Amino acid sequence: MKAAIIGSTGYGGAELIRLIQNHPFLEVGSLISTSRAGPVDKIYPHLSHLSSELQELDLDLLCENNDMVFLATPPGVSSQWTPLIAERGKIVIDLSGDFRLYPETYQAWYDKEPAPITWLKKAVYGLSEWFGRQVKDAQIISNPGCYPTAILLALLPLLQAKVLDISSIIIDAKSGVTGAGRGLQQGLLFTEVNENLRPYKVDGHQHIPEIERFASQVAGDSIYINFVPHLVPMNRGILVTIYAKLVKDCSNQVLKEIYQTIYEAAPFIRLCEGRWPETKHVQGSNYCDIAWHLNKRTGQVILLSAIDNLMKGAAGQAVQNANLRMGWPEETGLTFSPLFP
Ligand SMILES: NC(=O)C1=CN([C@@H]2O[C@H](COP(=O)(O)OP(=O)(O)OC[C@H]3O[C@@H](n4cnc5c(N)ncnc54)[C@H](OP(=O)(O)O)[C@@H]3O)[C@@H](O)[C@H]2O)C=CC1
Ligand SMILES: CC(=O)N[C@@H](CCC(=O)OP(=O)(O)O)C(=O)O
Repeated sequence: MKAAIIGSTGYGGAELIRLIQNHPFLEVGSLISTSRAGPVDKIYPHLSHLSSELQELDLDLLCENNDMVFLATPPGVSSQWTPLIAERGKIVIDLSGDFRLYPETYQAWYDKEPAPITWLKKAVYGLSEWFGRQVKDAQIISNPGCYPTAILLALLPLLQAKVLDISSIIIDAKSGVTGAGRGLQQGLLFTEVNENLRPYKVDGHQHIPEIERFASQVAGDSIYINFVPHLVPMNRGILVTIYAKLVKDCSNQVLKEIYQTIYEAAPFIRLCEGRWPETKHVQGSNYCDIAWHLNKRTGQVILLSAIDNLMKGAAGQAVQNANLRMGWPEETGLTFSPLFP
């Protein structure tokens, strides 16, 4: 099955090429670029063993030559292209934020024109472990954001079990620099990032409404969170620490049973016992490592979660969703171990 990538010259696109090229049922189809032409190894020498050429976006040709289309494009692009591709009967997997929110919320947080409502309604939120069943029938799969993936996978089990005081949720998150994409920005220069730890978007990050939307859906109640992301001097990885009060007197064993029951059949969730999640332990892989700690002195629970932002946080989860959509085993093409050290 041929898969095209729009935005193939970005970090998410490059990771998709790597995964699709190793997938037994997917084949690298059209690699679309709006700014470059020629062999893909001109911009990505590490892909010099591939013979693929970058192509301009020609919608008819794209849909003629491919069965599935991944969009790894900046906000505001997929909202325009996805309806045109989907109406030609192709499956679309969108890595951007364009199909994750209600239109008015998207407009408010992304300051862009939302996708047409009829198409927004058709999109399924692809947090694979939670909405995999809906993904099976979806024509548009809206891949979650990197922070929401790490946060929701740790938080949702306890929200569903109704053991948290939902007004008390505080989320501290750290991301590697690839999370910001490949575009040039002064604040992402080596000299500005190296030996530095920087909070950003403290007054409002665009992933807040996404986290709140799906946390509220699972909790069955309106949830508002405190969320502060930080940029750390590493290439890949997200580490999230969540603090919340418990409403029920839960033992460590009860928390363990909640996570074990929910993630029993989830091949990419690794529940950590006797260790805490680290970005190094998931690097280059589709795993999400999750741990919890009950602080009996304060009655609070501390949740920890680590992912690779380009894998489970983007391209890896997108391929996991492609697998779910096609009815292939969820872990097809994704079973390799993390890169270590
Ligand atoms: N990086 C990450 O960890 C994650 C990223 N995401 C989301 O995935 C998407 C891609 O991210 P990432 O790969 O990091 O971003 P990059 O900035 O690295 O790449 C984006 C690519 O989009 C292409 N592009 C730019 N403008 C347009 C346009 N108008 N039409 C079509 N293509 C365009 C560019 O390629 P060209 O100029 O060749 O067309 C560019 O290479 C973003 O929406 C991002 O927010 C989601 C989760 C995690
Ligand atoms: C480190 C870093 O800058 N990360 C980006 C991740 C953005 C992203 O993935 O954008 P979507 O809104 O399309 O999901 C950020 O925090 O904005």
